[in-house]
Amino acid sequence: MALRERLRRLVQKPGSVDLAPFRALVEDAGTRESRVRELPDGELTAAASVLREEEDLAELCALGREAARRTLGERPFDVQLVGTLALLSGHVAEMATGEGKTLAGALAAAGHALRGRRVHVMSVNDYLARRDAEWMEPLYAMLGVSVGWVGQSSTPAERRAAYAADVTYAPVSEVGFDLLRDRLATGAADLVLPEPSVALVDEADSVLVDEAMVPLVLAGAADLDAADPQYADLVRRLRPGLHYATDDEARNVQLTSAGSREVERVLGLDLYAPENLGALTAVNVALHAEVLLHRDVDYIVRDGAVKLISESRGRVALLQRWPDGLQAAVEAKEALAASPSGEILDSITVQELIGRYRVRCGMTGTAMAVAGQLTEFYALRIAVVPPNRPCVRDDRPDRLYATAADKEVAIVEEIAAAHAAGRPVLVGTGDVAESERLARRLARAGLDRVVLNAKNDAEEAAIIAEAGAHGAITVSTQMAGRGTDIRLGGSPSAPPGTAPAETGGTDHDRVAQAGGLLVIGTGRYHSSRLDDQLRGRAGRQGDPGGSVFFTSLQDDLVTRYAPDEADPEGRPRGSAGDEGLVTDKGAHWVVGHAQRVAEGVDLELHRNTWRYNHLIGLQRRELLAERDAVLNGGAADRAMASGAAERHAELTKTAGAEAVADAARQIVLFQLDRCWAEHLAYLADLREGIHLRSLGRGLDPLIEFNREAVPAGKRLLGDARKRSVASFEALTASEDGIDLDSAGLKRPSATWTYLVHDNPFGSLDERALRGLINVFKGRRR
Ligand SMILES: Nc1ncnc2c1ncn2[C@@H]1O[C@H](COP(=O)(O)OP(=O)(O)OP(=O)(O)O)[C@@H](O)[C@H]1O
Repeated sequence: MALRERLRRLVQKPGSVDLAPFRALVEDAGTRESRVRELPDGELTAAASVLREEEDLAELCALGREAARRTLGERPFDVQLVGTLALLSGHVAEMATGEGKTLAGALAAAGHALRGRRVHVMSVNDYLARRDAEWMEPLYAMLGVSVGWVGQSSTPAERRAAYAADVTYAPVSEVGFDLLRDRLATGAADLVLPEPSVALVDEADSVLVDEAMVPLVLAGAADLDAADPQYADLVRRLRPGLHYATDDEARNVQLTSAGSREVERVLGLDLYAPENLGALTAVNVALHAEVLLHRDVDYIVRDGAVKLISESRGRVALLQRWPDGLQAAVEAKEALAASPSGEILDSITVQELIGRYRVRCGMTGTAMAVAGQLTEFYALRIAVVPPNRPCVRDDRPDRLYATAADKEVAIVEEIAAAHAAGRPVLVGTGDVAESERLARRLARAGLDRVVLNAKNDAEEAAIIAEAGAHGAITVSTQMAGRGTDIRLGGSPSAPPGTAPAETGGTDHDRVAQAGGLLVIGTGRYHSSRLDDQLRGRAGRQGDPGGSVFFTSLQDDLVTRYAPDEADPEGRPRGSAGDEGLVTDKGAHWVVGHAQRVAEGVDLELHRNTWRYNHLIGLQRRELLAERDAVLNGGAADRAMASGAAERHAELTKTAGAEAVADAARQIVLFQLDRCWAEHLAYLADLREGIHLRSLGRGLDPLIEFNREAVPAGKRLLGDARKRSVASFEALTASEDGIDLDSAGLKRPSATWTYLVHDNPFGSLDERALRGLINVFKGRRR
């Protein structure tokens, strides 16, 4: 055993799971193949149902393989079954692009379901959730497992039905929103999401690491106060440089000491005293609105209202508002009437959401690079599944240029050369603006190209599937067309699942001979994993293919994360050739160094956000336990009977015990939800203010935050109870029943959900961290 373990360590990546037991099971499954092939369909289904009673993983693999062969025309490769077994053991399966994760995942989901667990297969978008569920449906049916899917536009009834299936495919955000809405349900019959059991996460690294801290928010219309115009007036009179300073990227602004003194003079208060938290936050938000948000760049004013322009999409974003009171501050700046404002009713991060599942597993092409984080945050380990056929992709070293201009010229030349040879090219850019710039250059060079930018998932998937066609040039952001297979020679005419997969064909061979798909990155991303994801688009299933990244010392990554090494003058560093190509090894190191710094910052942000959310999560859990006792039991009625005994007796006499119990439940739920929404708003303000206060005084912001947030949380349930008793006392009743309006229960007239992706200043933590970096810099100087 010890020897085997030592050997394993020699051949497998450190920190990864031992695949030997899985391989043994797959071998066993192989011996059963001929027997299983003889089974008529009905008997195969019956054999699968036996697995509900007794666990037999080799049998599951054998039956699953046969079911896939019959229903999808695809016989899972051994390595796919290894992936399936890893997922069944609660690991993350690292499988390269095009290795068939959808099928491996479906077999694992079916295996979990046959063990009696309810499985949520979490996708990154609606399109993939639906596509995969529909594609795999016949396979599930043959194994006797029911499947459903949820998308953004699914109705509550459709959602309930989909979640009632053994296996449900849904975008992770939709599951989160359903959970948030359920948490505000006022009747048990309104709930849609059953207790979670297994989360099988597709694109596990993106979801569990990159997006882990993105809050999913449920908001409701609320009559909150408009921003006080005095703050807009006040900050307008402040002088840049003297009273406030912006950072290099103009993404953060802070009062200087002179600025603080000026604000304190005008307002006549100590800005950093705890009781003036509200004023400090208001000044800070007004300053952001005044200095960092520019009319006609970040927003436009149309029909007397502020409309956001989404930077990434370059168009007016509908139904989006800025968080943290910014919307109101911008309205005050523009002297507009305040629009009806929203209030956050509840929110959850992806990490908390996934943390609720008893079993977690996932699949992705790039997991090992975040092995540490998957273990730290989710106790997950990684099974590195080898490819079915060895990868022969030619990954060339980066081409580094002194200036961005030289780089862009070189990229166009490289594309033109590959295109002339008939080789398809997929170009991955950093953002939409860059895609469009490159597209214009290509057009000027007379090159036909398709540009994708993550606006419509379904359409993009169809287009990117053609990126492997002879001579095709496709320009795409990192996000576009995720989860889509790029076949050499273009896609087969039928979409996946509708006909047996067909590989080969003359065009496939022609493109393969030309060298296969060439992937070009127009710059390194802020994490090497994203680079690898882009590279992975080429060379699928042993196809020929290649990749190369073009970088420059003026790239955003370098100027942001290794500013001392960047060269704003664009002078060639080391031995730069005629066209600005840099060959100096030290200069190449700079780009990798900047990327490592960026990865470190991301990790610190993740940890930091997690620390804050941890306490909020504990408080929420306590509140939800109380809410549950009210929703599904008689806790509210008992509380009112003891807290407002006289009124309780009177009302019971007039309206009957059942009506009183119902009214008590509605009141207590309402007050619990109100107190929670107010608590969240308080915590958000507190956090904003604490950072500023602590930075000024050299305190640890997290400790300061907890010092105030803990007692506030302790008061929560008591406050809700007191308010409930007061509402209950105010109830009036007649023979027609109890008039709930008399208790002043006004729930939001509408609710909506959103992801906090579009905060123009980055998340609160990002701002805080940047603030810290600035403070350190200031001290060093
Ligand atoms: N065992 C198999 N035999 C033949 N074709 C297969 C098999 N498994 C999967 N495929 C095909 O391989 C292609 C890639 O599958 P899939 O999209 O699931 O890959 P993936 O690993 O999810 O890749 P990506 O990283 O792009 O999401 C699909 O067209 C699928 O039909």
